[in-house]
Amino acid sequence: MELKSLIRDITDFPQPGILFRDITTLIGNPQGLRHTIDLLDEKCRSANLIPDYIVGMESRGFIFATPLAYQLNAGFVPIRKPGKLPAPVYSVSYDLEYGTDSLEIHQDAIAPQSKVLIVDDLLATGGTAQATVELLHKIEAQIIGCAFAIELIALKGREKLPNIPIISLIEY
Ligand SMILES: O=P(O)(O)OC[C@H]1O[C@H](OP(=O)(O)OP(=O)(O)O)[C@H](O)[C@@H]1O
Ligand SMILES: Nc1ncnc2[nH]cnc12
Repeated sequence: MELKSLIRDITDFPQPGILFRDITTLIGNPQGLRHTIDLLDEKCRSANLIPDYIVGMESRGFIFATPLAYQLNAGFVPIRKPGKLPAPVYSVSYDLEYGTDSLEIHQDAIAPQSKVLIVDDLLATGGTAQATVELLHKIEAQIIGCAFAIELIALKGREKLPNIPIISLIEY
């Protein structure tokens, strides 16, 4: 199955000059959703990326992170936008392709030194993933890798994630 054919391109969203890769058409397709999760599962297993926890970034990251955690028998830990998590948090600000934002994690989300895999729908500039790495350092997690459904190669997000194994399924 050609996953790329299920992703819709929207020009000038959310602002002029951005070519938005819309996953709603991928995840709305039953075979597309299943095949994406199955492929992430297979690639993680063959790279020996078997985590204790998967962290997923709000909101599109949740869509892929939770079923992958289920498949890999890992816990799911949400990384959320500010003011959403109820217990004490660590917080980090970051830049992304179209603006700035902050992300938060519960301070007690994992036991220190647990193996963690970062999962998001898309790697662009890497700002979101880099902020997540910073949050995971604060809670003393052992980061074993990152997995993305989509990677925008020209934006060089990988350069912000040195020495971290990275899996992606669809490249632009
Ligand atoms: O590599 P980067 O340049 O950081 O960009 C990638 C991030 O941008 C999008 O999230 P967005 O902040 O738009 O939020 P959403 O998931 O709530 O739509 C996407 O889901 C990634 O998390
Ligand atoms: N071009 C893009 N398309 C979809 N999501 C994004 N997140 C950051 N850049 C994006």
